[in-house]
Amino acid sequence: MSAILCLNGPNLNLLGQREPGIYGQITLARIEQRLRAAAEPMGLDLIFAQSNAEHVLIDQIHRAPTDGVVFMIFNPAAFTHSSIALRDAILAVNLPFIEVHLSNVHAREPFRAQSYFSDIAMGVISGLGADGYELAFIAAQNYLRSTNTMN
Ligand SMILES: O=C(O)[C@@H]1C=C(O)[C@@H](O)[C@H](O)C1
Repeated sequence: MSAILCLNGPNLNLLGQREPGIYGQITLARIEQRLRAAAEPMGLDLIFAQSNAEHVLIDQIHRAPTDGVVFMIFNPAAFTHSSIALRDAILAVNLPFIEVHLSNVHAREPFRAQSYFSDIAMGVISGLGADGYELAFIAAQNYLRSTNTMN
């Protein structure tokens, strides 16, 4: 069964309590629940992961081909603005992905507008909160259908 990987970077484990005025009050566990509910009727497996460690995220991306992952929804969090290593991991496994940010990174500190991922992403969703994950999931489904990648 084809899988979609939803991968989340540092501090997103604190969603719901972390700066709710910026990141909202929804927890990462609730976002996962909503994506699993969307994936189930599609016959898609969902791998949902979060780590505060760059190498753990890299290893998860390296495993994508072995795990049957055909698309990634990726919130690199603060690594968005710093991690060439994560960029290279995605390029190494040639994994299509959508970059997601809960906040509007272009309406915040200037450094948050810099992304090491946007130019290699299928698209970027930023500022729509948790809805951004579900919108990315819809786009992923359409991409997989259009490329006949869904088993
Ligand atoms: O909005 C988000 O999801 C991103 C999440 C973070 O943790 C920040 O470091 C990014 O700058 C923005």
